[in-house]
Amino acid sequence: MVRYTALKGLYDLEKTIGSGGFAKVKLATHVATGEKVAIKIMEKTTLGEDLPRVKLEVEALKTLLHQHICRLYQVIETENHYFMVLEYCSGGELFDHIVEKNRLPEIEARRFFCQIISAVAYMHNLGYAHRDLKPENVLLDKEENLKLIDFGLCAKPKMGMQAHLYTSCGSPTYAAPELIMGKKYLGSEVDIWSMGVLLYALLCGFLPFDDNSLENLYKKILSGKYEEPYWLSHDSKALIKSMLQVDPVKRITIHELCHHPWITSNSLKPVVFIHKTKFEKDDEVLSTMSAICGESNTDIWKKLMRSDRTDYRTATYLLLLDRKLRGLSLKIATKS
Ligand SMILES: COc1cc(O)cc(Nc2ccc(C(=O)Nc3ccc4c(c3)C[NH2+]CC4)cc2)c1
Repeated sequence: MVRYTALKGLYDLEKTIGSGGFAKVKLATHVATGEKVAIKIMEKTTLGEDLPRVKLEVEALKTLLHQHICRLYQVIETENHYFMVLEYCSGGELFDHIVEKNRLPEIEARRFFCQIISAVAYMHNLGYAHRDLKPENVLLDKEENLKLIDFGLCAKPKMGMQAHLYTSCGSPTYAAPELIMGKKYLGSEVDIWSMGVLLYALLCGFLPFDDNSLENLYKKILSGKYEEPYWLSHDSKALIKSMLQVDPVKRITIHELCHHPWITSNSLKPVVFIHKTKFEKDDEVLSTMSAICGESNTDIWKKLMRSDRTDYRTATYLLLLDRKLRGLSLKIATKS
């Protein structure tokens, strides 16, 4: 097991739970609380021109505080590495969950899809587009709630969500026609297309546009034609059709999506916008921390508010807060 001195005493590394591209993700234990976390480890030399994306993603994640967006607890930078300490989503990838069940019943697909809409509506509301929405980037926690991950391609156009983007990114299978055509596009509109592909995968168990040859895949995406299996309900077909519109102007908006009949059926309330971007002060958590570090609740909170929100104190506070929100007792490992 490779030892990283930067993590010594803070995190105990365990097995690798994900790898790909320029990063690997390892399971770890946050020493002070004993909580499990996922640590995304990136070597700076391997990152190359992707280095700015790490900083972009960290800045985005410091703002994006939402129950369906994987939480960033801490960032550790050394001469050769970046370590992003992230929420451990013990249910693994949504992709594996769909494969395991072949396809999801409409009720379960709706529950998952409402959580994705809630997270994406929140992001768009704050001016962020994800741009790489796909089942592999949606994880499950132990209560089978969804968590969006991998914001390495997310964009926050300086002129807001109405400003056009040009960078071609993300996986072609889930990419909108305007993106693969290299046209200027709106981040919000390409996210809606990818969510349409995601919803189709949830309900059908396979992809609307798929082909081993990239050229044929592009032709299928640009045609906007896909199979409608017999088991799809009328409302599901209508919803998917409204998201997989080749012309982005005709595509459903995130706001219309929140109120779509398929979403609100079975008396499900429209998806609500969460505006939280600030930590809430929790004195029980602060008291648990002060019992160990000897500082007062006020001093700990002041240091938290003055910090850049990516230090060990922030990680400890957030992990204890998550424990409390899950109804678990608050504990800190005493120095053994
Ligand atoms: C904001 O969240 C991010 C951002 C980012 O750039 C990368 C990640 N990557 C993660 C990847 C995986 C996990 C994770 O918890 N994976 C996981 C957990 C449990 C299991 C598996 C994977 C797979 N086998 C079943 C059990 C967490 C973050 C997040």
